[in-house]
Amino acid sequence: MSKRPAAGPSRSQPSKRQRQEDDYMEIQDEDDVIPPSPPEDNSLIPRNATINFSALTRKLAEAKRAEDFNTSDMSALEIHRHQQSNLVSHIFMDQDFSFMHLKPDHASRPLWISPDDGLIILEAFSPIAEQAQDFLTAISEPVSRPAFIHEYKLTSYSLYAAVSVGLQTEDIIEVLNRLSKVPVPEPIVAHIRKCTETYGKVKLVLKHNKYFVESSHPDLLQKLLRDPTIQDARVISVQTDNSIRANTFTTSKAPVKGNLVIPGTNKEADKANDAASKGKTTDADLFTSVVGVEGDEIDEDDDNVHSFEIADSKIDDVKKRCNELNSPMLEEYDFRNDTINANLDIDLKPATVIRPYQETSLSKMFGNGRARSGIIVLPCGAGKTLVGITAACTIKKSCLVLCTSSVSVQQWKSQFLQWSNITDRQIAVFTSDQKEKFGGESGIVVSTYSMVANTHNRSHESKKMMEFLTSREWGFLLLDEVHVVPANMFRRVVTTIKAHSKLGLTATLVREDDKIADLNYMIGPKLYEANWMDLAAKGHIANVQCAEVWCSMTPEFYHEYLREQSRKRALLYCMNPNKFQACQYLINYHEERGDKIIVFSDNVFALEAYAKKLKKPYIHGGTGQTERMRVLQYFQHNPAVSTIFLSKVGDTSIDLPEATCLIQISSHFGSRRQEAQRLGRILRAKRRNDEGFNAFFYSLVSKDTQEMFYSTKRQQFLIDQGYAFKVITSLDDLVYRTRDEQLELLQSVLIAHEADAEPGSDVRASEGDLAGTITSKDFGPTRFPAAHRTTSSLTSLSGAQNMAYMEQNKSMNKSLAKSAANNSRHKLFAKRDREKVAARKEAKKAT
Ligand SMILES: Nc1ncnc2c1ncn2[C@@H]1O[C@H](COP(=O)(O)OP(=O)(O)OP(=O)(O)O)[C@@H](O)[C@H]1O
Repeated sequence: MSKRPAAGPSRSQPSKRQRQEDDYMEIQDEDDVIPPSPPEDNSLIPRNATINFSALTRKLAEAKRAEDFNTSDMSALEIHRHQQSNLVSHIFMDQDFSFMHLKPDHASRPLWISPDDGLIILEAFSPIAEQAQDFLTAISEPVSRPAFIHEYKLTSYSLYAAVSVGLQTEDIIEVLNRLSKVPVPEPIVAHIRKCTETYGKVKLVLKHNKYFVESSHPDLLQKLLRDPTIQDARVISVQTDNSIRANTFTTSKAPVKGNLVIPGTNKEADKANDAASKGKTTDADLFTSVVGVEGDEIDEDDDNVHSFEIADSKIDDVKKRCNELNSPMLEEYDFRNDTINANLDIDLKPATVIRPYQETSLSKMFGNGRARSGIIVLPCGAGKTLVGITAACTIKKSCLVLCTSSVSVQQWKSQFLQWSNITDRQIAVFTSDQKEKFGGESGIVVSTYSMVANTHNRSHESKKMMEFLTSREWGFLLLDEVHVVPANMFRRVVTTIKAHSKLGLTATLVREDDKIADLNYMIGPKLYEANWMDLAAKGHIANVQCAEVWCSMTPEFYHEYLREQSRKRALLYCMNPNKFQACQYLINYHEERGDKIIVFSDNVFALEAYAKKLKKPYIHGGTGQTERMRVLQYFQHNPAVSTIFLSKVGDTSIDLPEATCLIQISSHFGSRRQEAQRLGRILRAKRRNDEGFNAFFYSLVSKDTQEMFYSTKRQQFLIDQGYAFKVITSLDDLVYRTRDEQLELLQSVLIAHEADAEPGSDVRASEGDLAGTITSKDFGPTRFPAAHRTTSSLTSLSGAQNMAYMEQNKSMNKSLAKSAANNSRHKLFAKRDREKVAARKEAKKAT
C-alpha cells in the first residue's frame, strides 16, 4: 500500500532512537502517489472491464445469417440473448438489455440487475428505497449513491459479508427477485449460489478457551475433515467411559443473542422489543416489511450447530487450508463463556446513548450473542470512536486499541475516559514517549500500529512492553483507520497479538479487491456500512454544500507554470493571485454570515503566505504545541477569530465542532481520502441541527492546471457518497489586484522555491505535512522557508516597496500570543502595565 518511501528527515530531526521507535506511521494509499500525467481515461466512475458484447452481437448476427447457428458453442446467457434479441438490438449493441422482460408491476419495484457484472441500479426515490438500501448494503458493495439513482455491485466479498451476518442464499435471491423489475438473471443467481455455497458456513469459535470449528452443516465439517491438515489439527476428546469419540461432532444449540444488551442502546425499547426489535429495519424484517414474505415462509436453518475441537497451535494451518478449500472461516468469540480471561469492569456512563446507526452497526457484530470479527464503515465525524468503545463495553475483556498516530492514541484514551466508567488505572498508553501497563488482571492498552509492528531496534522498555502485549490473550483488538494500514504491518500485528475478536473501523473503505481480500482475511468481512446522505438527512452529520471555485491563472503565473517542472508548478498554482482573491472574498463573505472558517493548505509556504497576507492565525507542523492550543482556543471561544489556516496536521486529528466552513487552497494531489477527511471536520458542526443550516466546503482550483485533474479525482469518493460539487467561475476581485502586486508575489514564489531546491535543503521535506496525521516530528521547527526568510528575500529584491508588504504580512499568531499574554497577566500587573503605558504616552506628549 505504501508506495512512497517514508518521508525524509523530519523537521525536528529526531534522535536515531526516536526514529527507530517512532510511533508514527506514514500512511498512504494509491491516491497519494503522483501520477506521471493524468490518465487518458478521465471518466468519473472507473468501472471494471465488462464482457465485450459487441463482439458477441456480431457473432450472433453472422451465425443467424449463415443459418448454421450451433448452440453448443455458446453459453446459456449467449443463447438467451440470441433468442431474445430483436430488431433494434444492434442499435444499442452491448447496452441492449431488452431481452430481459420487465415484470408487469415493474414500476413499483425499485431495482434492476445487470446480467453481465452484477451491477444493481436502485431508484432511490422509490417509497421502499430505504429498506431496499439496507438490504443492498448488506449483500453488495455501494458504488455510488447520489440523490436519485444508486449503484451497487454484487461481488464475492460482499456476498461473503452477507452470509457472515446471517443471510441465507435462498433469502438473498428471493428478496432480490421481489425488489427487481426484471427476473434476477440466471448468471447472477448462479453467481450468488456459487459464492454463498460454502462462504460463511464455517466458524472458528473460542469457547471455554478451546478452539472449535463450527458449522450448522455437518456434511461440510465432514468434507473439511477429509483434508489431512485439518484432520491432523483435530483434538479427539476422550469420553468419561474412556471410549474415544471419533467422527462424531459436538452438537449444541445455535448461538442466539439472548439477553445480551449492547450498552448505550435505548434500554426501555430494548425490553419492549426483545422479541425482534420490530420497529427497526433489520435484515429479517426486510422479508416482511419490504417484500411481503412472512418470516415463517423462510426456511429456518437447522438451529443446531456441530463442531469439532482443534489444537491452538494449528489454528493458522487450519485457517489457511479452509481458505484454500473455499470455505473461509469466520471468527467468533463466545465472550460470555470465556471463563479463563479475566473480565474487565467497563460500561458506558449512564448518560451515554448511542445513535441508531451506531446501534445497527453493533447489532451486526453481536447479532448472535457472540463477537463477530469484521469491519464497520461509518462516515467521518459519525462517531466511530464511540462504536469501538461500546463494543469494548459489550465484550468486557482486555482490549488493545491500535491507531495511526500518537495524537490519535491520546484521543482514544480521553474518549474512553469520557464515555465509559473506565478508570485511569485501567487504561494505559504505549507510544514512543509513554510505556504504561494497566494495573490489575485486565485493562485497555492504546497504541499505534507502528509501535506494535516494529520488529527491530526496540528500546529496553519497549521490549518489555511488547512482552506484556504478546504474553497475554486479548478479548478484543480494536483497529482504527483499518484501510490505510499496509498489509505487511497488519499481518505482523495480527500474528503477534493473540486476540479473540477484531473490529476494524474506517470511513473510506478502499474497494480494490486485493486490499479487501487482505482485510477480509486478516480481520473479517465488512459488517456494516452507513449511508452519508442518510445520516446527514437525519441530522447526525451536517448537510454540506460543496463547491469548486475556478480561479484563472494570471498571465505571468501561467507563463512560469508552463516553463516549470511539476513540483514548482504546484507552488505556482497554489499561489495564483486570483486564488488569493477568491480566498479573501470567501472568508469575508462567510465571516459576515457568522461562520467559523478553516482554510486548509498542504503547502506550508502557501499557508503562511496566505495567512499573513489575510491576517489570520495558522497552524502547521512547525507550530509548537502551546501556540496550537492558543490558536485553537481563540478560534473556539473568541468571536474576533473566525478564521484559521491549517496544514494537513488538521486533516484528521482536530475536533472543532464550531467550524462551519472549509476552504481548501492546496491539497495532496488526487487523494480521495484526504478530501473526505477534511470534509469530516465540518460534518460534526455543532449547529448542524439548526433549521436550514448548511456547512460549506470550497475547493479553490487554478484553472487550466494539473490541479483541475487532481481536484476531479479527489472529489470522486464524496460524489459517490452523494455530494454534488457546484462550480463557481467568478468572484469579486480583491487582494493582488494590480499587476505590480502580482509580479511581486510571483517573485516571492520563484525565490522561495529556488532557495528550497538548494543543496542541503530537503525538497521532500517541504511536503512533510503532506502525508499523514500529526506526528511527533511535526512539533519541531519548520523545514519550509519560514516567513522571515521569504520576506527578507523580497526585501532584498524589491527594496523599500516591500516595507509595506512586510507590514501587511505580520503574523496574526504573534498578535494572538501578545493578547494571550496580556489576558493572562495578573490584574495587579495589568494595572501597572496600563500605568506605565500612560506614563510613556505623557512623556511622549511632553517632548
Ligand atoms: N452517540 C453519540 N452521542 C453524542 N455525541 C456523539 C455520539 N457519537 C459520536 N458523537 C460525537 O461526534 C463527534 C465525532 O465523533 P468521532 O470523532 O468518533 O468521529 P469519527 O467517526 O471517528 O470521525 P473521523 O473519521 O473524522 O475521525 C465527536 O464529537 C463525538 O463526541
